[in-house]
Amino acid sequence: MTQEKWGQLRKKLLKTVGQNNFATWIEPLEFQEVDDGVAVFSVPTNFMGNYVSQNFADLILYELNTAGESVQRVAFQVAANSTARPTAPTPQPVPLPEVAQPKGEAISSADALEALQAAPLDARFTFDSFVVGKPNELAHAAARRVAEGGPVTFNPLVLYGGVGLGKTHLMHAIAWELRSRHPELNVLYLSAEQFMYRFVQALRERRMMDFKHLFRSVDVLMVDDVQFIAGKDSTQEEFFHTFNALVDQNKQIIISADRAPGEIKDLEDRVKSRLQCGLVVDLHPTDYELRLGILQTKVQQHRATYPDVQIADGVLEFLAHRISTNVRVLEGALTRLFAFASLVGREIDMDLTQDCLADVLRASERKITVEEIQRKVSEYYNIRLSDIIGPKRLRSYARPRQVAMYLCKQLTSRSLPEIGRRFGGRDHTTVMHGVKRIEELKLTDGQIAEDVEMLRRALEA
Ligand SMILES: Nc1ncnc2c1ncn2[C@@H]1O[C@H](COP(=O)(O)OP(=O)(O)OP(=O)(O)O)[C@@H](O)[C@H]1O
Repeated sequence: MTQEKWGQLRKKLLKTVGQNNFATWIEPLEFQEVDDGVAVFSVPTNFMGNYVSQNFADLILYELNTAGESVQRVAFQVAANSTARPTAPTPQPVPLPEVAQPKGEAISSADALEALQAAPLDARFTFDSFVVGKPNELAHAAARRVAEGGPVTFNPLVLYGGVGLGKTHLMHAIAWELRSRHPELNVLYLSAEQFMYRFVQALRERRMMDFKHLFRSVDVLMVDDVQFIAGKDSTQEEFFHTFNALVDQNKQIIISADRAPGEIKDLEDRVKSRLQCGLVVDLHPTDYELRLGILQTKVQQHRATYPDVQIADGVLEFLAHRISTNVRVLEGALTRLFAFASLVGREIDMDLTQDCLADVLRASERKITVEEIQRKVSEYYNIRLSDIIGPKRLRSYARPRQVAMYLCKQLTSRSLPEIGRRFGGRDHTTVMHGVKRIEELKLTDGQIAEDVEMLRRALEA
């Protein structure tokens, strides 16, 4: 095949895969030769070769054959003279007007310096102080595995979950463990915000080479709260290249986010797909047992500061039941109770708790989540959670799914599109139809009316 023919094929591929995919994956491919039925392309990096091979090889093969080439296979080889990332623009002083103010990314030098100093690890956030329960056991196990520092098995590890569920705690715990087990490893932990600050500062000071060198020479890169870079185009671009370069060198990357990568709005698709390449695990909302376990552990810690403060039976159980929003609030409540009880020289009993925490208790009146509803409904109808969320249309799954959607609409403040997303990415019209159907059935089918009522009670208990 000639280069010219490959040029024509590329135009066809552009139409099929779209501009973004094309620019990222197809454009950098260089056609080398067809040898014994194998079309060989050179790629800038291994990572890219693997990705293209998994996602676009069939398409390329099809187009080659449609164009009259007799090719059985396509192969991707890393170009011999390739550096870590030749597809990216070579490090250079980028023209100031364009880079000095990437959209929403401009900061003052003072901010940048402050941020640079602010990446210490919290001494309290270790594996020892992390309480493991059902909602976080998988995330904990994955974090432990990565913290062993053995051969890289999943890359990146992405930990995600709602506010205050322990993402940062786990990230710090991994970093502590890696630093103590493998002091020789260069472990860099920072928030996505700090990544952006460093990047913008490097641009301003025309020190991109230093920046690239710094980030490409780490052994483990840990970026907390990656959702922060969403919508910040230049930072995402740099993050993307940093990511590729490190994965290519088989260096471990660990990321945290407040939601699943696919759900982070304004995060470029290519960044999302990178994040989804490794192991993505979520920290589920805490359950009662986990909250109680955390409270018991924290009580032990407070005892060191307040040895005289006593805590009455039932108080921890009450708190675990009533404060289900997030662990940070739970911790804050306990700290306040200990401080207050010590000041007034009283035991922490129910009266003191109600008085001292009136505002917290009011604010955290139980909020029912979509996940809770899905779980309860699947238990009630004795089907798997995945069948409620998944695509199966059988009546035995579809009806419970509609019941769950109905309850989500009634008991949460989620919008129809949001509910649809949490039911396997369904459209809001599907949710609307489900809700209507259950409203009708409640009037005509006693069994459904009873099911809905039982579930509502169980959820509100
Ligand atoms: N399983 C747990 N065991 C012990 N402490 C926990 C656990 N989960 C969370 N915490 C504590 O709750 C507090 C909040 O946790 P952390 O800062 O890690 O949350 P986060 O998920 O990073 O939240 P954010 O989304 O706000 O960044 C911390 O003090 C942490 O130690």
